[in-house]
Amino acid sequence: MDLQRPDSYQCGAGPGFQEHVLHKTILVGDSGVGKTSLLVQFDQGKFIPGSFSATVGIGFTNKVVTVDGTRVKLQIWDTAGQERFRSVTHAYYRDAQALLLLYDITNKSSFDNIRAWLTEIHEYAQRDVVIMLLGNKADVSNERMIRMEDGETLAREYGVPFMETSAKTGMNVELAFLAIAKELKYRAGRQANEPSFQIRDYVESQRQRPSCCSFL
Ligand SMILES: Nc1nc2c(ncn2[C@@H]2O[C@H](COP(=O)(O)OP(=O)(O)OP(=O)(O)O)[C@@H](O)[C@H]2O)c(=O)[nH]1
Repeated sequence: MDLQRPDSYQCGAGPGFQEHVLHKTILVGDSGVGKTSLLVQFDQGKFIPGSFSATVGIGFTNKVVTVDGTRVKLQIWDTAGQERFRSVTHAYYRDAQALLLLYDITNKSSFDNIRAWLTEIHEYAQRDVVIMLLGNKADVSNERMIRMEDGETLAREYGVPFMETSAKTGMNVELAFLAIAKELKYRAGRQANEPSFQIRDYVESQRQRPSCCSFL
């Protein structure tokens, strides 16, 4: 397993926004919630159905997102959700600028574990890391165990943006990464007269709702 920081990695700190800087974003959450699938859908626009093959260790994909005419480079790390890899992935939290925390709406324990994930994030990540909570597999409405409003309530409690996603249909996948990129660009390059960007308001106004939950 290669635990070296890639050569192209640079810290995003510093005055003003620099287009060449890679912004480190990490996908975390229980094994099987769909982290790899979400990244594949975002990167390649496809979903590979079939047997589940758990991630071993950690890997990354570089992806450029255009935000208000500016290119934002995200370096997205896909971590293994299995407990035995936890000490390895903790080491990567420290210089992350954003964390996408996933649960599976059809798996109650993955939702119940979110508080423990947040405790770990607060312990190992930077204090100002951007966190977004995602309830994945929203397409599997007949096996839903977690109501959308429960995800919203938990997110509100921790003050983080929230949406449901589907790595299968692509629902809200691009939006999740775009919102992160917008927030990171805003933080790094804020001008004195620029209106403030509120990631939670942005996500709430832009997100699609699964058809089952449009009444929520
Ligand atoms: N229906 C549906 N299935 C999904 C979705 N996302 C992932 N899956 C399936 O869920 C299983 C686990 O997905 P992965 O992306 O491998 O999960 P992971 O979180 O990366 O798992 P680890 O690598 O062990 O941490 C696979 O069989 C996927 O095809 C989704 O949005 N909808």
